[in-house]
Amino acid sequence: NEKKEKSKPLINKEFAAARTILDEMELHEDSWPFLLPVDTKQFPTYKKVIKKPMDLSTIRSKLEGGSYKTKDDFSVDVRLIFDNCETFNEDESPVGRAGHNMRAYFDSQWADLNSS
Ligand SMILES: Cc1ncccc1N[C@@H](C)c1cnc2ccsc2c1
Repeated sequence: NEKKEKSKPLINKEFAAARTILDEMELHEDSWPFLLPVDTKQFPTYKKVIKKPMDLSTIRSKLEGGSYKTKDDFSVDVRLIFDNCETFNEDESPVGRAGHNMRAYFDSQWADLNSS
């Protein structure tokens, strides 16, 4: 029986589009809370509260490593970042506001990509 492929890279056009959106998000001034995995030594309750941590550097590694089968798999991980942020941070906190701003930014870039 055929060996189940662990990851099958998404097709070139979709890959390039996802990579461009990721590039732009990393450059956004409000991306600073999301660039690297949350340090659980600095935030000891984080690991208990957030079941599926995600950040932009992890998404970068998965994208470049061919872990996303479709562009939608990519978007699921991006949205996970912002859902985790809302779970852990007050809306009216610096990180909470950054999360809302970054989600709005992603949603608009994603809509453009899917309308083109
Ligand atoms: C996205 C997120 N959610 C919950 C907790 C942390 C974070 N981000 C880290 C980088 C972070 C966010 N804010 C600060 C403020 C001082 S160190 C530091 C580190």
